[in-house]
Amino acid sequence: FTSSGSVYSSIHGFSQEEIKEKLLAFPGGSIDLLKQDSGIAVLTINNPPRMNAFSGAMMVDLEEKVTQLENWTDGKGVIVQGAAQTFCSGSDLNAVRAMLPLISVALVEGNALGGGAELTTACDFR
Ligand SMILES: CC[C@H](C(=O)O)C(=O)SCCNC(=O)CCNC(=O)[C@H](O)C(C)(C)COP(=O)(O)OP(=O)(O)OC[C@H]1O[C@@H](n2cnc3c(N)ncnc32)[C@H](O)[C@@H]1OP(=O)(O)O
Repeated sequence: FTSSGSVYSSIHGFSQEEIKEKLLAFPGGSIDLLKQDSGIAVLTINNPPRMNAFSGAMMVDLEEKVTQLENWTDGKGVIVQGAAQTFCSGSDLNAVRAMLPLISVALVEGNALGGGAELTTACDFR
């Protein structure tokens, strides 16, 4: 359930545009990008009514903002923050219920370090 829609595109054969269309069916919130003269940008996850959960539209927005950052030649760093004193409550559960093709669970016993830790976060539940 990523912004690039890789799960859907690789398994279900959807194009990027089809993924985008599906994600945009779940509106709400925004990803706000402020690029400062200092070269430091602030990316704000903004959906306070849902504790800054990621709607489908916000996933599309995030991909666009990340692309903007990648092309920002004066950029040195980015701070990621949540609006309204909370960071992020994950994916919007309404969108997850409607779109998740397969639920993945990381059953972690013992250490999960570096790429291992990243793998756990790529799963839906840990
Ligand atoms: C499939 C995995 C996926 C991924 O990895 O991509 C996920 O992320 S799944 C989502 C995982 N996140 C959660 O399960 C968090 C669920 N939310 C909570 O546990 C609580 O809401 C919490 C702890 C964030 C805040 O609790 P608090 O008591 O302070 O507030 P409320 O519970 O009353 O929440 C206010 C309001 O926000 C809505 N809300 C919160 N989180 C989500 C969410 N992830 N998706 C959709 N909506 C969310 C909550 O329903 C309340 O709405 P209201 O209309 O006022 O009832």
